[in-house]
Amino acid sequence: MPATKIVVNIPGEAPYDVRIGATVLAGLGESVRRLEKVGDAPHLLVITDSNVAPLYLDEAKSSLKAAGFRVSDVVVPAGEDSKSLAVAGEVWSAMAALGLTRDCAVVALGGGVVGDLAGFVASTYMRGIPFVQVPTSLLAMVDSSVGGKTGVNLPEGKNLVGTFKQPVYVCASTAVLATLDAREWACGCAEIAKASVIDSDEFFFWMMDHAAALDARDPVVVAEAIARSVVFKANVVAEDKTESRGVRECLNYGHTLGHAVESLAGYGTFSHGAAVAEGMRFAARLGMDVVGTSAELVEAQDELLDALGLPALAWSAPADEMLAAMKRDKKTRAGEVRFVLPRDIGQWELVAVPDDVILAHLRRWEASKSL
Ligand SMILES: NC(=O)c1ccc[n+]([C@@H]2O[C@H](COP(=O)([O-])OP(=O)(O)OC[C@H]3O[C@@H](n4cnc5c(N)ncnc54)[C@H](O)[C@@H]3O)[C@@H](O)[C@H]2O)c1
Ligand SMILES: O=C(O)C(=O)C[C@@H](O)[C@H](O)[C@H](O)COP(=O)(O)O
Ligand SMILES: [Zn+2]
Repeated sequence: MPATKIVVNIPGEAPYDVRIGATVLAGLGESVRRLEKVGDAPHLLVITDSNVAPLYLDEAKSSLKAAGFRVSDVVVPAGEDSKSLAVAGEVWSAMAALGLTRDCAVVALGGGVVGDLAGFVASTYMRGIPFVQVPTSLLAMVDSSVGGKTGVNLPEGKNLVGTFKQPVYVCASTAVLATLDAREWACGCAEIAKASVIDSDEFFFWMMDHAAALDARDPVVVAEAIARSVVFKANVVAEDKTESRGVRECLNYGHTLGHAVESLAGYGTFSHGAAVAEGMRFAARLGMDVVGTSAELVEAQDELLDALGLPALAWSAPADEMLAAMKRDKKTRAGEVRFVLPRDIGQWELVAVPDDVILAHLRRWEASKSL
């Protein structure tokens, strides 16, 4: 299968390519060498994690070195806990100790945790140096490597500290997905399902038709799912780069409850995608009361999530604690939690929902877990 190239063209930013294919990692060095801003960098820093390093760090570094770059690496512990200010501090110090200057660049080799962390340190070190995304998880390929949200978590909530910084290139090697386990596969599928509900009937029904093939990792279907998700996300971000025009919030469907689940259960207890899928189930049910979401949508979405290995979670926290965690969501304004709610497939609204309505749904949600 030939590689696919998608150009992400965001007003006010340099356009960048997303290359998707089985052999693109071998060409990483040459691709980076051809980049206007980074091609002459005297030193590259690859940031990766302890699971990905033994699998793909050598291949990535060899390709970069063969293209003439001096390359160093930093390996952080695998897992959501590495998306922290403490780990960012260690990486900043390593960058300074290596003598990285403003003409150097960062390469993020890993899942969304590495991508968000590496993007954050790249955007803040010396007030910003360029970075390349080499996503290795399905989630990172379909969502986090594109669009420029970077950041770390605080104990109080997910992604509460971060920046917007677009990568200069995204190299998505579908070959590396072979080593991803079932939990992480399903995690990536959740963000594709999210995109499909928000985007259109066409994407959603394509997902319904291809859920089994995606779950079975059919290479043609996987490549198409990644490309569809990237095109969808790139178009949204092009309209609203900094989430300030009431458009980009749609990418947060399922995340209001999802982020509260992740922080209250303890980071890493559930994958990000599993928490988002739970949040989509919750938001669609809330939508029935608030924006007239149909029972058919709720059922079809449940069916899709089930088929993708994303069952409802057997976990809950007290409704008042969930509401308090949700209030720290970035969509909150004047103390009101705003939810992305699907009126229909492809039609969504960002709605400030009164606390008593949220609490009533959270109590129902909590009770459903003890049945
Ligand atoms: N910036 C954004 O727009 C955005 C979008 C979606 C999610 N996110 C963030 O991304 C994070 C979740 O990303 P994730 O699901 O990739 O988690 P992750 O980065 O923790 O990766 C999941 C696990 O898979 C391992 N792994 C990654 N690639 C592998 C491979 N090819 N083979 C074997 N193991 C591999 C990792 O080491 C880790 O253990 C969350 O922090 C979430 O908030 C950010
Ligand atoms: O890119 C975006 O915009 C998204 O919201 C994508 C989400 O899937 C992602 O999880 C993002 O990190 C959430 O951002 P946040 O601003 O709610 O922290
Ligand atoms: Zn997400």
